Amino acid sequence: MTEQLPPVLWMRNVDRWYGDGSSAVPALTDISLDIAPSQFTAIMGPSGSGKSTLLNIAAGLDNPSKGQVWLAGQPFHELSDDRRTQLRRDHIGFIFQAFNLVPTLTAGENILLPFDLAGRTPSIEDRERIDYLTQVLGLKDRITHRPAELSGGQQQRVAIARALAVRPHLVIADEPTGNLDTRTSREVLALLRSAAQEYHQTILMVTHDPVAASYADRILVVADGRIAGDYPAMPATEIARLMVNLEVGAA
Ligand SMILES: Nc1ncnc2c1ncn2[C@@H]1O[C@H](COP(=O)(O)OP(=O)(O)OP(=O)(O)O)[C@@H](O)[C@H]1O
Repeated sequence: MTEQLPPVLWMRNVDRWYGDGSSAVPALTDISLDIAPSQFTAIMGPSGSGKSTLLNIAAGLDNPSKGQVWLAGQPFHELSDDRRTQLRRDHIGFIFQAFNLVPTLTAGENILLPFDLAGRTPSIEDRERIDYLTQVLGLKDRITHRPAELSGGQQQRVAIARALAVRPHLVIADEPTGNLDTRTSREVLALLRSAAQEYHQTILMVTHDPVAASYADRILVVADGRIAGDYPAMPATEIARLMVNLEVGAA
């Protein structure tokens, strides 16, 4: 019998609406979700369907209007801001479009920042992992540069190295390959997949790209703020067909 590990992320009957009364806009409606350890999940859906809202709530960056969100067995929805920040710091690595790199730090210092924040000195194994990541991500000769001296794609790669170096339980990625060329995109997606398979990290990734989603072992489709589909791994061509059908159905 396979052991059932408790979910890393657990959401129950989550609603999120903006505004009040008759002018309230529902962004998410009745979302219930279990994300298992080591699972690589892609979240897809049309523009405005609620993907970013879902990611922000999963990361404890936003509050549900109703319902429960548990991360690593802790009730995110009930915690103080300080406890949430600590929970995020201990468990989540972020790869967001806005990169959130510290402008005064070099690329190398930005990658080491999560260790500093956790008050942890990188071990030999951590150093080897950072070396490997900077090598694969083509950052070796950019390590002493500050973000302003890097291209958008290079900044994104620094953010990816930073999120993976400390090996957080959960990696939350919003269009992680959005600024990257095809070859680098494939490298990043392979890195995410190996983070799940070899390092047992859990990956939650929003993407519009069927090729990116084909690296995942679960595909969640969000439409009109609801989970409209929950699928196992699929080839990119099938995912593309699914998305076209969804958009045609909604038109
Ligand atoms: N701060 C806000 N105030 C009011 N409405 C908002 C706000 N943020 C999001 N919304 C609305 O919530 C819905 C979901 O938005 P969300 O950004 O989650 O969609 P998305 O699927 O990530 O879109 P995209 O793929 O275009 O990034 C949209 O109708 C959006 O207009």
